[in-house]
Amino acid sequence: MVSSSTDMLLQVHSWKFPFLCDKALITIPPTLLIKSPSVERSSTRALKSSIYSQRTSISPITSSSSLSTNEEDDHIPLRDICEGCVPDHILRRVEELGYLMPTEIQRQALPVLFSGRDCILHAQTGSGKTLAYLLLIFSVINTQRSAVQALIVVPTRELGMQVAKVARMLAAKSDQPVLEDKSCTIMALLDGGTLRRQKSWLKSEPPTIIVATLGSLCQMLEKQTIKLESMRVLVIDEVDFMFNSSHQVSSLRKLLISYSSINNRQSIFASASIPQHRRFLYDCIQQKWTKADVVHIHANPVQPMPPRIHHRFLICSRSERHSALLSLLQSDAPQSAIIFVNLQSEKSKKAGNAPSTTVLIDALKNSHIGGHEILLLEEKINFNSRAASFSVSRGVDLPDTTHIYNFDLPKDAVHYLHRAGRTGRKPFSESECLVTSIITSEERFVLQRYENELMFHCDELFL
Ligand SMILES: Nc1ncnc2c1ncn2[C@@H]1O[C@H](COP(=O)(O)OP(=O)(O)OP(=O)(O)O)[C@@H](O)[C@H]1O
Repeated sequence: MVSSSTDMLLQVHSWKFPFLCDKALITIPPTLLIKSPSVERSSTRALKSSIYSQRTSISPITSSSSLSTNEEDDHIPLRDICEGCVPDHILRRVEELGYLMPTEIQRQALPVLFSGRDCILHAQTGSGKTLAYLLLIFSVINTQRSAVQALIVVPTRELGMQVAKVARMLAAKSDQPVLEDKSCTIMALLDGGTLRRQKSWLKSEPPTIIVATLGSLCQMLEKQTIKLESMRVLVIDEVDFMFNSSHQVSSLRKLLISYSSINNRQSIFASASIPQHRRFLYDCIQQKWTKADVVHIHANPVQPMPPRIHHRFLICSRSERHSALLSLLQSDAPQSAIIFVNLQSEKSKKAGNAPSTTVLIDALKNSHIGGHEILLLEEKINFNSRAASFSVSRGVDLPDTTHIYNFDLPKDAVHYLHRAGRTGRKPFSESECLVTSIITSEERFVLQRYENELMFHCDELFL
């Protein structure tokens, strides 16, 4: 099955073998690889904040990689960190969803977030940044108030749907009764769909939390359908991408300096990659995007790549790549895999070549590992190619993905990091995940550069 719908991307959560490309998503259902044997509040807040400031001394601009130095802190459950700040019914949901111990970034960031300081959350892909900022949001919102109190800005529809889903899961009714008489409402205001329903919703009663892409948000702000004066928390997710996107940056800057006085608002930026983070921190303060005592929380700064991910490369000529990939799929028999394919170049299009994704799908269909259904996701509507290539390589959370294949080498180290980060997304799992790049001998030095930049090691693989 071949589809050009962006929504298909999210359907893969229930599929077993998703294959993603920079512009495409190919999904192979279980029949193919299942044979593999390898598949088997208030006063407490003030107290916490004062404990936090005694434990750590942070100068306004300085980043910190290990805010909490006490070894005992490693064993403090998530509930203990959040108790007194996050409402109990949300904490019950957190536990029901299986989040018992904090991840490293959560352990370091939550006390700072609960203390009211602006934060830059800088941590490995799949390290749980989303839950960290959502817990802060649930700690500050007042569901009795009818106003937008938190805004999460994301670069793409897919990421927005995912964040809104997690927020709704946390806000959903727990198995035990909740005393609150009004529940938290969460609106997803995302590009690529019609906003009619959201408009009438906004007119009747503002939601408590909005998850939005900038385009849709700006439309609503221009029409004055949304009011952000009561916003207590502003989150910008994948912040480096947002600032690098020329068509978004001016709206983003405007948003950061308008709507609700900065002193009443907590601003959070999150990403696994913040190139030149010291410069960014400086800009945050100079431009008044954050308060002057913003904290840069950098978890595992010497290991930007999650440690569970094992990296390999296979050298072959370009004409051998299809057979190399098929051999890899057969020998690895992945439980769930993603294949990244670069967008077709203009030159190749002009030469009348078929897109690489089409050629790859045909090769998979005709292979001895055939007999499977293949889903291709292409995003053509309302998205420029950069956004399209971004949307599958960043933010998407498919926790069961065990293998990543770079059919084409990504164009830089940051893209490598975010592609690799689509696997190894179960924080406390010990199972190893694999990223394999199929490269030509000329590309070896490019991969070596990524290894140096991201401080990881890649083993050569021979078929
Ligand atoms: N405390 C926790 N315990 C167990 N699992 C967790 C915990 N926190 C988050 N997770 C899970 O870890 C996975 C990754 O989390 P999340 O998507 O927040 O990562 P991220 O840091 O935002 O990644 P990226 O930078 O790639 O967007 C999710 O599947 C989430 O459910």
